[in-house]
Amino acid sequence: MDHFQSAYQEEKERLDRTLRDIDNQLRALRSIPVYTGHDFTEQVLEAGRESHRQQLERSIREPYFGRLDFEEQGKEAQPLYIGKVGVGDQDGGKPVVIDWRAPVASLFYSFTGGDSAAYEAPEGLIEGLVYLKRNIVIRKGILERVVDTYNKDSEGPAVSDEFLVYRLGENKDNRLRDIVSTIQAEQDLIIRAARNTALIIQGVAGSGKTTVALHRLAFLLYQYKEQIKAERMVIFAPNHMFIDYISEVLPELGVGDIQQSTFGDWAARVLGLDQAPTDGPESLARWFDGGDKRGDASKDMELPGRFKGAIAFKSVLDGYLEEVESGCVPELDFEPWDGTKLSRQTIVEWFEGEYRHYPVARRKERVLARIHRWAEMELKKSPSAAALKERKKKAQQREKAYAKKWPELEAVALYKGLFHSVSAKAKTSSGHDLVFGIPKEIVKETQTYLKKGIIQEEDLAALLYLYSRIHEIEGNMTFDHVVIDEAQDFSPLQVAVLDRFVRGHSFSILGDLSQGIHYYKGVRSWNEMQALFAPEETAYFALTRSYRSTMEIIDFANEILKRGVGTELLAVPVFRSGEPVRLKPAAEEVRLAAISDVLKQVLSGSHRTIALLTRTMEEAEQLHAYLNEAGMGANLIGGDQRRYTGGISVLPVYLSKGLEFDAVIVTDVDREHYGPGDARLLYVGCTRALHELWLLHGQDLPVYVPGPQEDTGTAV
Ligand SMILES: Nc1ncnc2c1ncn2[C@@H]1O[C@H](COP(=O)(O)OP(=O)(O)OP(=O)(O)O)[C@@H](O)[C@H]1O
Repeated sequence: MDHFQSAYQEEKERLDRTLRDIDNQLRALRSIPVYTGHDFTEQVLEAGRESHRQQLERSIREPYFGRLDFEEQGKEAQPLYIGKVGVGDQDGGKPVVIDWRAPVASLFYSFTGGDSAAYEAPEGLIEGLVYLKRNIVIRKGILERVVDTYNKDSEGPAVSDEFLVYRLGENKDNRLRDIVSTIQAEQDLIIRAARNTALIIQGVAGSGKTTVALHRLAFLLYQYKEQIKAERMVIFAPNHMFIDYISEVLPELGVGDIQQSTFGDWAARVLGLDQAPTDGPESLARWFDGGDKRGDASKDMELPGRFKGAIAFKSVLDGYLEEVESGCVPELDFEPWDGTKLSRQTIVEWFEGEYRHYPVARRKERVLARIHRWAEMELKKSPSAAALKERKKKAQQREKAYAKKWPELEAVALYKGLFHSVSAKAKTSSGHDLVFGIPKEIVKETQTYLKKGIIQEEDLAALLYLYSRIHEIEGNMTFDHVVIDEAQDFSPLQVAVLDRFVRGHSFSILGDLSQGIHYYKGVRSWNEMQALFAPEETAYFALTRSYRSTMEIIDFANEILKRGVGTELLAVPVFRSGEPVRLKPAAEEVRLAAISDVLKQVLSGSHRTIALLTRTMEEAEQLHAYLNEAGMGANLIGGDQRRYTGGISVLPVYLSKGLEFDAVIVTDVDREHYGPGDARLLYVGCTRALHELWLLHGQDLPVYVPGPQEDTGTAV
């Protein structure tokens, strides 16, 4: 028997034993009658049994995916089997399968060859030797594949990528998948990082940022089960379709209960707005469908989104709040009926004295309640029943009128107040660019919107900041951990505001500056985010390997970045080779027909998900109509899409962010469609492809697109 056969045989026997063991445990559990009574202790025990049953039922389909033979110093070597959930033996003693999140399992991921290995356990650093690292594929209880990634006794001592490459070569459906069997060492470090840290992760396209973030949630929940609740963790994603795309992997990882939201939806909930003013289809089209409407990226702080997201804007808001607070108590005594007065000075003493520690809205509430109590005491001194009645009526009216003289302490009202007062100042301050620290143009534009009752997405961070300063943030509004995906599109103020809602700065902030296509609002450097935290509260990681696309696709996309943006943040491919990138010339008049020809060719292969990426929404609609008429059923994806169903999708390139497809066809790659500022956009489009990438182009390729003759693995 050769090595592979004997390894297979060995694993087959071991699998049979494990399945028998799990089956016995399941039978034993099922034989206990389900408790449906009212005894609390019994109910808790029953819930425990139910969750154990569910875990075993999952385990019996795929009990483990890896094996690591480890010899702890001073002990005997033993094989450890690692699975998505841990399984103890029947007597609850030795583990049969170790949970992938357990400390010892970290060796399976962090070991990259060498003479010794170590992992961090609660009792300290454990050192030893690794003899074998083996990937095992089991589907529905059947052993399908055994691949040794490291074997101390064999010739080549380095850990091989063979199994990873096999996994990456698979086709994708419409869902993000878990990667527990092939987590890489650089990813594992992030997944297992300590809880109370704001992690900032710069990861190139396809480096697994989204995937890693979800695994990190699963790890945190396992490691800190006593302190963290799934319902108190949240993922902020750019849109609803993206949430749909990631949602299936969550229960698979055992974190089905976590919250998933867009920033806009969450903000609207906190602020009590009827609707979330997100980057809706119209505003996206405004930024992406035409060149000249997008503002000048070089005048950074004159872009409203950049200005309103900057930490400097927080100082403006603070200044305004101070003004409001100091003018809060109306400039008059309170007189509930003629002849009885509560002096303004006493009211100010209450407001600034005893209640000083409360947020201002609460202070107002408390002071008004106290004034009411004071009036009631005074009423008791009334000389007759008739006078009492008369005074009571008066007091009610005057209390109401007096309360109205206080400023309205709600976020939206205050924000309007700020722009109203600034805009009044703007009219009189000729020649100055800044009014109260705000650029004049921004004052004008915002005031116009606010007058119409429109709150824009870029206003939300400021509104939430005001909210968090004037109200108490109650326990049920706080988060145990916050994930921000596509964080390059977030502003520093958004993160600073979120920090007020998060316990212990527990953040995973992930993004890619090279994909910063919302430059009118996002960050330009991660320093902007890091500066929000004390050095000991934050950590920075960079992921440079890209797992999604073939080498040919990554080399091609890198070239676009190099020429168009001049960035250093280039992806390093995993050694997985595929088809060359194809550039196909197609004149404007025949482009639709050419696209459908290419699509037919791609469809003849084995791919399951295919995307056609147009430059604008309008072009996506045209192409979609054309394809449907030609009998090729495709899904059109628009900005307000809630579901992603896979198959053939037609969408504008800016909506493809975060998604991936087996094959991608980018249409209209010419200078007219992709101007000098669009290299990042095209980069995003190209890096959505796993296996196959096509570009259809007109006469003039954008300057940053390597031509067909150049050596980046492209073909005509
Ligand atoms: N360790 C891994 N093993 C197997 N597949 C992996 C691994 N890491 C990432 N992948 C795969 O690479 C692809 C990209 O992952 P993901 O979407 O999480 O990356 P990303 O960094 O968020 O990408 P982008 O920024 O381009 O949207 C996914 O198909 C994911 O399953």
